[in-house]
Amino acid sequence: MGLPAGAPTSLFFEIRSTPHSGRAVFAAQDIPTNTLVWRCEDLTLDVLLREYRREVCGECFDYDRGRGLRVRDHTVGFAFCDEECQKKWQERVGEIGIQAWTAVEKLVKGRGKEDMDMVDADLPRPKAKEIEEAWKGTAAQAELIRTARAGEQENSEVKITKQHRKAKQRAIMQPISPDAMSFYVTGILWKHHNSTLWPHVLALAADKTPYHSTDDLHTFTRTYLHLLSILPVQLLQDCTPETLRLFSTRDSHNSFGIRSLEDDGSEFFGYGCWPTASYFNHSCNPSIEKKRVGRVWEFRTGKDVEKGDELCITYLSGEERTWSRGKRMEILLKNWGFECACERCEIV
Ligand SMILES: C[S@@+](CC[C@H](N)C(=O)[O-])C[C@H]1O[C@@H](n2cnc3c(N)ncnc32)[C@H](O)[C@@H]1O
Repeated sequence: MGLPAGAPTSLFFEIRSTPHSGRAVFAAQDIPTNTLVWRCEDLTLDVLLREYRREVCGECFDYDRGRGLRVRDHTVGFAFCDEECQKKWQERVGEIGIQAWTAVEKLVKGRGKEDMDMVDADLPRPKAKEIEEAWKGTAAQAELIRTARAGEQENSEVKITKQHRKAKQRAIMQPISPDAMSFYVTGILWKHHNSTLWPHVLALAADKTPYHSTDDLHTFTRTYLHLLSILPVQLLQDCTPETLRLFSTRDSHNSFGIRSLEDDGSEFFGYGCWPTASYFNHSCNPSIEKKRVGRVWEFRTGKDVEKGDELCITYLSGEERTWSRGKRMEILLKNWGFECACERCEIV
């Protein structure tokens, strides 16, 4: 197998295909316990849930048991541990990013509380045809909004009419979802600043039906039209159904939760996708322990590993790890879409 774009490389392991669980990481040598085998800094898409924005640093995700952070930037809607984190964030997102987050914050603040964010209910997931139609349904309005945005630019020769302005206004008036907006904005900005690394995201395993429900799907299509109406025009070339749909198909089964570090991860702040971390399969008896240090994940052996062994992490939370095989299978299928083929589950 040729190595997928952006797959991790190390003397400790290699990436190979498996018969039942896609690509996986295998030890290329004997590795003693507690060895750091991988460190990944390649955060691409992430969501820091809006309800945690005052308590969790927008740069390093530091959290101090719910205490409000010292540095708050009301214009962009993020808080930081200190000026250094704020500066790092500003440098990373760039001037265009500051403009984008300012536009999002202005829209969200102007709307008061509209709790449109994702609900984890057991509803049927939209199938490919429904997804296709929902996105197709945005095309005519999107076209009008793009023209409206082009016409608004200084010295533009594009003629805009009432119809264009109305299409934009109608989009803005639709219910908003701040967390879906954040998800897309981090992805669009990441792609804008790292276009050569885009194949790394494309190479990830795709979930063709990533939306949790019909409402969830429509939240994302509405959010597309919101962003088309408010983002700086330089970002609109990456604000397309094609790109936004790819964010969801790649994020779905490849994201890690961003949780508090000190209390066994009981606070869930959001989630993010680190492509090089996405090659580790799950095992209910994992050999690798992962730990978040700021924006970085570290992967260490949790036991001695022999050359040729698969290096797996667990996708289960603390309590779930103690569940019976049947219950573990059920939750992995629901949240990750696979029937667990790990050695602990195979031996019944
Ligand atoms: C984060 S990706 C891991 C890398 C993936 N195997 C690949 O080829 O890119 C998660 C996906 O890998 C597969 N997978 C991971 N652990 C598995 C397991 N224990 N049994 C079966 N499939 C598994 C599932 O398809 C899951 O949705």
